[in-house]
Amino acid sequence: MTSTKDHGNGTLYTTSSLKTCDYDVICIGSGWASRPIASRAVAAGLEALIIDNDLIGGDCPFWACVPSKALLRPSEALEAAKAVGGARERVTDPNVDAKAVFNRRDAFTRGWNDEKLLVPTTLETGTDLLRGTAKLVGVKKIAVTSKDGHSIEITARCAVAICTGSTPRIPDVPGLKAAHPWTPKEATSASSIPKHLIILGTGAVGCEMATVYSSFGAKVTVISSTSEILSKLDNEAGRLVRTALEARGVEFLLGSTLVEVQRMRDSSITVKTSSGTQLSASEILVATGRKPRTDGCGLELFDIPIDGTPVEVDESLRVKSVRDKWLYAVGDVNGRSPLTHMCKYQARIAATAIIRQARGDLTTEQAPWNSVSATADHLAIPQVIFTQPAVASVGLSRMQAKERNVPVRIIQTGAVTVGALLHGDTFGEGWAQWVVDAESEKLLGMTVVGQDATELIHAATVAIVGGVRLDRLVHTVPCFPTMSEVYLNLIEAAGL
Ligand SMILES: Cc1cc2nc3c(=O)[nH]c(=O)nc-3n(C[C@H](O)[C@H](O)[C@H](O)COP(=O)(O)OP(=O)(O)OC[C@H]3O[C@@H](n4cnc5c(N)ncnc54)[C@H](O)[C@@H]3O)c2cc1C
Ligand SMILES: NC(=O)c1ccc[n+]([C@@H]2O[C@H](COP(=O)([O-])OP(=O)(O)OC[C@H]3O[C@@H](n4cnc5c(N)ncnc54)[C@H](O)[C@@H]3O)[C@@H](O)[C@H]2O)c1
Repeated sequence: MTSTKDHGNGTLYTTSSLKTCDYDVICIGSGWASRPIASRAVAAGLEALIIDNDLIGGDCPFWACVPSKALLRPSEALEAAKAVGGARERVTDPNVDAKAVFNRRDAFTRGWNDEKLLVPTTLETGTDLLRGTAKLVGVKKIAVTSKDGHSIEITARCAVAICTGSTPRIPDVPGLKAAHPWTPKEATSASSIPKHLIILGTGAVGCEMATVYSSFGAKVTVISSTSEILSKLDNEAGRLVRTALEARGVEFLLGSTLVEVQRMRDSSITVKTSSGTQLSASEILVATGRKPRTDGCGLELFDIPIDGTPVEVDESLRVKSVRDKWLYAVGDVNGRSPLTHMCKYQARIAATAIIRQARGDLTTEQAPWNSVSATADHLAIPQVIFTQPAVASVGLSRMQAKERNVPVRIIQTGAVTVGALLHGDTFGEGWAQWVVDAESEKLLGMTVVGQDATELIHAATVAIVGGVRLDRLVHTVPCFPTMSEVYLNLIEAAGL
């Protein structure tokens, strides 16, 4: 059991060492949806407690963004060197050094020890931490049970925030659960390489992990029920990433579903697909999305479904069906925009609403783009898929415009010509697209594939949130020679 320790102003407690049973704000879950709520509340003079029954920090630093990006970066650096004459000649091995890559990942996750970084930095904000499983047992009342079964009850004076995240969705395929497949947790924390990895699902996790494991030299086969990968994005983005993954040896079975899975005695995996293909591999990773973690925290007491459907919230992230506005649901659990940066954004909005409420200032109405409304959740969610090439998108896609009957003008361009000068010896494949409101000519969305897409997207996010029109964008001049010239190419493609 963790002993009580003081770090900075906050204290790490166990259920038996907790001294006070009242806090202004209590967050259940310690991920990115939660910590900024607590730290902002404390900065505003409130007392805040975060409860978690696993590592303090949630998924991002231990099982998701951080380890996956730590695993991806070495291969990106190696590919960048291979693309440039003068550096290429010094690259002697086509694959990354797996042991060194795993060591790098382990350094970022601090060996999955939260007391090395996440606990101290959270306590430094003045937030108290409590290890245990939390369950709502009444209005603003929470029972917390530690691993040894010891239980206490605590009360929130102002607000409770449910920040319990999400869990992997495992499809109901005969034999799949019994085969104990890898989930993203195993894929991001493994320290050995399956000779042949089957990946089910071609969303962000499937494509990033295909990139990682192919960079180790593993055979990777990806199965997807969709006709193109990254199906939430524009088809062209999926095509470009798939072509690049195929060039490094990844095989795709598109338009296929799994019909049967079996873990064999020698621990290998055998799968059958709807198209009749039978494959044998060393491991299978299920990357078919996530569902909000709504069970186990007492939501049923307030008639909130606990079957994994997202908790319905208003624009300030308050649970719609609960009276008196004391219960919030922030981050993956509300399903609005399940990404770390959007968790941080929602936490900021929720914290502002909670602090105002605690001060008795209920005057601020929710309105688009004001400080208590998470408007970006609807109009400007940015995302980067860290494949090679990377894909970045923000706002409305061409598909969403069609679904929502929004009249738009689509502007597209190919690879940026300065890309070769800056990053490689040949024009790599690249592509960018603007989705522009056909009437107002305001920028509504952008997707970009290629070198530096990760950094290029934020300019579009600013333009969308700022309601910038094409006739003003024409005056935004990118420096030469920089990859930002993709914006110049789009201006020219728009005929401006
Ligand atoms: C492989 C992978 C890679 C990803 N990469 C990226 C990326 O590059 N960029 C990006 O923006 N997003 C990425 N994501 C998504 C991102 O990880 C999530 O959106 C984010 O971590 C969700 O944060 P959260 O605070 O909502 O929940 P979490 O971080 O999951 O935290 C929830 C916490 O609640 C705790 N908890 C649950 N129930 C209870 C209870 N009853 N009592 C006490 N504690 C409880 C859990 O132990 C957990 O620690 C990735 C996801 C995966 C799977
Ligand atoms: N770089 C990033 O931002 C990043 C990286 C990894 C994960 N994430 C986030 O983590 C979450 C989980 O990622 P994910 O890739 O698991 O989910 P996802 O929703 O992005 O993709 C899931 C994919 O699985 C497919 N699928 C669903 N059921 C299937 C079935 N039975 N058979 C075959 N395919 C099936 C879907 O068509 C989809 O393509 C997402 O919210 C994602 O945005 C983000």
